[in-house]
Amino acid sequence: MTAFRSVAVIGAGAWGTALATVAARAGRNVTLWARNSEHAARIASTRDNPRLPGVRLAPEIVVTHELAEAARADMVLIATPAQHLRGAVNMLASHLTKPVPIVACAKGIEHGTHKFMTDVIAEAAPHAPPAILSGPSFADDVARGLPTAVTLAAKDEALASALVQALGSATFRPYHTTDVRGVEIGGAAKNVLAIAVGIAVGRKLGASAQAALTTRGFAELTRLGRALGARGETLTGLSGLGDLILTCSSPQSRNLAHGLALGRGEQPPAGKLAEGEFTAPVLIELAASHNIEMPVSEAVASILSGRSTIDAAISGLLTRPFKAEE
Ligand SMILES: NC(=O)C1=CN([C@@H]2O[C@H](COP(=O)(O)OP(=O)(O)OC[C@H]3O[C@@H](n4cnc5c(N)ncnc54)[C@H](OP(=O)(O)O)[C@@H]3O)[C@@H](O)[C@H]2O)C=CC1
Ligand SMILES: O=C(CO)COP(=O)(O)O
Repeated sequence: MTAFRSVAVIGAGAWGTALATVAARAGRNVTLWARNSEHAARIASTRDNPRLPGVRLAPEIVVTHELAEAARADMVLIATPAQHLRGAVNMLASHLTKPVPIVACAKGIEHGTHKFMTDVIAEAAPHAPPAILSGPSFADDVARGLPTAVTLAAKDEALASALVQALGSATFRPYHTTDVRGVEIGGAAKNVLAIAVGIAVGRKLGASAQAALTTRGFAELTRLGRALGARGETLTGLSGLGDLILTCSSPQSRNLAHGLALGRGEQPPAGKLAEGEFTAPVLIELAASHNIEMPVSEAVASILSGRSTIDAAISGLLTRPFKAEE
């Protein structure tokens, strides 16, 4: 497997900026691509991104709006929101001159197609081997160099391992796996479940309810994962249980914060991406198409769509028939 000397990061939001920092720390030559030319020029000159305030971008990171420049890298990380990943890879594909690996760093499932991120990449850039990076990692923690461990999956184990070597450092520790689907399911579902937990916290249902919802949330994530062929160790690993614990317990999470505001009867924070809001409807469609029960996720989807009030959704969950724990 060739060494990856250069890395391009597509999407200069909080996560893209943190990942550019990670790749620079690992010794790669890094290009960070922003879709907006003024945004790119401003980050390039100030070395500061308002989407990740307080983090100083290393001088060696090149910030650009030129996609052709980014497309020359040996590997590409896509850090746009999940619903924009296809558009970003479509644009990138026309500039690629070699079959470089494309790593999805977004957490979600595509609306309409029910496709996971690596499937979208495979369609939009058929010659580029897809991979996925996911796990418990807040952009702010990662950019500040606080210790983080994540999972990086590709179907080809040698590729997954080489990508880990290219990005890993003492404080950013990726573990490799070939269970691509398992990693994708954990990252997508945990955001929806964190909204549920946020709602419960906002409604002051107590710490016991928070633990119960997180655990029953994990049970439904696992049910879907098993049905789609995910491995048990992935679901209980960093990208599954690990990320669920982080997101369902920390107010730093935008998904938890989104639910918290809803639970309190307030407007969710403006301008903050909460992927669970977009994943909820497609997650329950996907689950239904496989006859998998996901009652917590269904409650979140029905609240977000206005089909149910919060109180009715909570009451619906609390009056479900008693059953064996599985
Ligand atoms: N923040 C975090 O801690 C983590 C986030 N993630 C995941 O990373 C993904 C991105 O999140 P995050 O960076 O936090 O979100 P942000 O809202 O901070 O940034 C999203 C970025 O994507 C850009 N963007 C939007 N649409 C497109 C497009 N069509 N083409 C190119 N760029 C586009 C935006 O550009 P513009 O600035 O011009 O609007 C913005 O810079 C999400 O799926 C999230 O779940 C994963 C792990 C951690
Ligand atoms: O994915 C994340 C942590 O692993 C970021 O979570 P939020 O998008 O909820 O902030």
